[in-house]
Amino acid sequence: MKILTGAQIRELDKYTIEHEPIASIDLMERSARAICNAICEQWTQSTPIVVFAGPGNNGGDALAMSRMLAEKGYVVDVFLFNIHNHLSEECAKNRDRIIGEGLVRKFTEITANFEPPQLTEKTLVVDGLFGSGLKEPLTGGFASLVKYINQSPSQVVSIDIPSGLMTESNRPQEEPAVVKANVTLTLHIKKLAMFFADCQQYLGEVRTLDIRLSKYFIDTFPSLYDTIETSYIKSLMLKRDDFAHKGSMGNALLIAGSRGMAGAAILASKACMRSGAGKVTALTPHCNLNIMQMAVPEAICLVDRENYYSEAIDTDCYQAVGIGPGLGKEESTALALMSQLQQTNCPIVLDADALNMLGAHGSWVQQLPNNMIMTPHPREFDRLAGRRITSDYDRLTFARDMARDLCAYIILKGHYSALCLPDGGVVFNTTGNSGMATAGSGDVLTGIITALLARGYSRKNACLMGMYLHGMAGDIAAKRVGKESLIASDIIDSLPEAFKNLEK
Ligand SMILES: NC(=O)C1=CN([C@@H]2O[C@H](COP(=O)(O)OP(=O)(O)OC[C@H]3O[C@@H](n4cnc5c(N)ncnc54)[C@H](O)[C@@H]3O)[C@@H](O)[C@H]2O)[C@H](O)CC1
Ligand SMILES: [K+]
Repeated sequence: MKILTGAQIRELDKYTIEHEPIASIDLMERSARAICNAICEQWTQSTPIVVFAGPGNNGGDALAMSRMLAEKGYVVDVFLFNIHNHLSEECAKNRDRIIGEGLVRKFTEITANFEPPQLTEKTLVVDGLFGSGLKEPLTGGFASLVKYINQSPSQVVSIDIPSGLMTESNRPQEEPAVVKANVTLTLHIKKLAMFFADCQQYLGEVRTLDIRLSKYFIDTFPSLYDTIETSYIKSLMLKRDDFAHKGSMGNALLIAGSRGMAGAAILASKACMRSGAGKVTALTPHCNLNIMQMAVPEAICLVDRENYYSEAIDTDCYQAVGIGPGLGKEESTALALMSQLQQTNCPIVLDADALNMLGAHGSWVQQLPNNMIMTPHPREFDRLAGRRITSDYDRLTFARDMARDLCAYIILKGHYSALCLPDGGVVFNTTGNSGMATAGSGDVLTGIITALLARGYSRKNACLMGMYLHGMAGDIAAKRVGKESLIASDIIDSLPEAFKNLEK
């Protein structure tokens, strides 16, 4: 599903209104009905409801929804904030309807001072102050109102997006004036901010309400941001013909491990085998040889004479190379890494210490060959970028720029991992869970992507499938062992089921 910016959503509204066609006020009725129904599903008529409506169409939604809840017997108090004596046309119409119908218990239009109502733990607050039309962070009276709502013991539902949150870029503020919702009922399509970790504290549970906006517009309108669809991943699956043999199923090389970090090499190698590679070779220090051979008997081991990766090797016989898990930070490892990158022609995945070493030698990043695949978590990315980045939106923007400038594939890992492509596009993964925030999870992803590259998937498809399978295996594992106990090996053990799900 595409992710549209606030401006594009307004385009989508207009297109729907013109081409369905449907009057704007009727589209608002449709939104309000969807919001009303979602609230009725979760809160009974005995719940006192206090609605805060703003001057735009977010407020218009809130007013129309209030009328509908009152018609269903809910006790609703509505506060409409008309500070600048200017309401959107649809908001004004819904104010007149509320006043005309007289069904809500209390309707107050605030043009100046505001006596806040008492908000108890029984009250449901509906936040219809601002939606996708917010232009800058809230200040003054609105910021005080948001603070009052957040300090109350009430449950909060935000319409479309928590008021105070912009649909894309939200930079950290001293005193953030953003509603903390228990539930966000977003209209038709998730906004970009809903994919960022630093906005999760405001969103609560996000539910997307279908308001039948133009599918044609969404399908055809160019968007920078997209999400991975299961159907698309299934369509990518390569078949294994009956005459397959290990030589034709891809030969993957993993350069991983150092003294005391054999586990990273084991996890990456096992994940690689479990993800369909015909052969896996692990280049690892001699001190890890016995451990590797016992832990991953399926993998061939090449041995580096030192306790760490110290020299580049010939990679002409491999179809993919994964470098980084547990590699360590020796200077000779860094030199071997750059030499390996210069002489390797097949697709390469760079992760963990490989990324940290590149970041530590800042100028090397610009010297990277094209088409590198990099899988940094946020802090590894900041080191690569050589700067402290304070917002997820800014980090994504830097990653998009780096992917374009280096002609690279950058997976910014997180709850919604984002693949930044050389053409500037971004694709968010939607599988996975917080149980995967555990040591070794990244090593597993490196092994999976390296295997998919060795199997012959393109760099873009190997990244998309790798993120998707890694997250899906994590979801399967979480169901089996729970999120708290989940360890990286559980993700590997769940890869067979994840692949089988794709083969259905
Ligand atoms: N397709 C859909 O998703 C539909 C969404 N609907 C609802 O419409 C709003 C967006 O409405 P819009 O009028 O564009 O913007 P807002 O209601 O968010 O507010 C605009 C209003 O607020 C003022 N304003 C902006 N920034 C600030 C600020 N920092 N401080 C104070 N005031 C501010 C601005 O001047 C305007 O007056 C969307 O979220 C949905 O809820 C439609 O109802 C149906 C289709
Ligand atoms: K809102």
